[in-house]
Amino acid sequence: MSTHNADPRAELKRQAALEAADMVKEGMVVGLGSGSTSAFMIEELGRRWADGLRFCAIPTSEHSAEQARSHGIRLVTFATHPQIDIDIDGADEVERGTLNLIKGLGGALFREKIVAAAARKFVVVVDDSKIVDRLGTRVPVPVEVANFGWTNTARQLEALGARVSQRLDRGGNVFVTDGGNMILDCNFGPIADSVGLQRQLEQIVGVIETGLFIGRTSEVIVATADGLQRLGVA
Ligand SMILES: O=C[C@H](O)[C@H](O)[C@H](O)COP(=O)(O)O
Repeated sequence: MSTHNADPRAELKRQAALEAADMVKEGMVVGLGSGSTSAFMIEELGRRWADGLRFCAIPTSEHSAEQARSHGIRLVTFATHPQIDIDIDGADEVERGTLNLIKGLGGALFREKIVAAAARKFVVVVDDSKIVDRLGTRVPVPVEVANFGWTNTARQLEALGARVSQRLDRGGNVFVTDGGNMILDCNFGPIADSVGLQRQLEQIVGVIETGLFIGRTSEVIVATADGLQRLGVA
């Protein structure tokens, strides 16, 4: 059965994901990202598992864990596998040149950052619509915050210049992360100094983690209508 997608954007995501899945080798510890692009990668790894490739994986969300389990992929934890050989994940924005990222529009940013931080190689898979000159151009910075006192946390985020909205789920209820927290989407507009902003955000009591991924990317696989490109840090 052909898995070619009618949706051209989804097809590009699938191509980037397949290219990255090729980097998973026998015996590796693999970080499984979250989101629609990562889902293509997990599906492909499931296919390779069925063909006999053996590796183990740490998922970045309950959703990815469930998908991996459905293929029989062996899931492990940091307790037994503290270091990940390769983590493959999507992104919402990739900054040209620095390869810094915004992640978390799907709500998985906290676990995603823990997994990326434990990885020897962090490979990002995107279609070319995600590449920007400045982070914050197309999407807000998702910030995971503690439920307790969140309105005060939101005020401090506003004081840094953000337009803040509390994330809701499709049913209009407050979105709850896998960790039981909420997400405040912070629109700063194009961010001139993402390193400085991350530092300021980390200092706010109540902020658990942000969707700014600074200096973590090893490589980006970008799918374009003209084929695949691989970007390394400039
Ligand atoms: O929380 C979600 C993750 O950071 C995703 O990796 C990110 O939102 C990209 O998702 P997608 O591949 O669906 O565009």
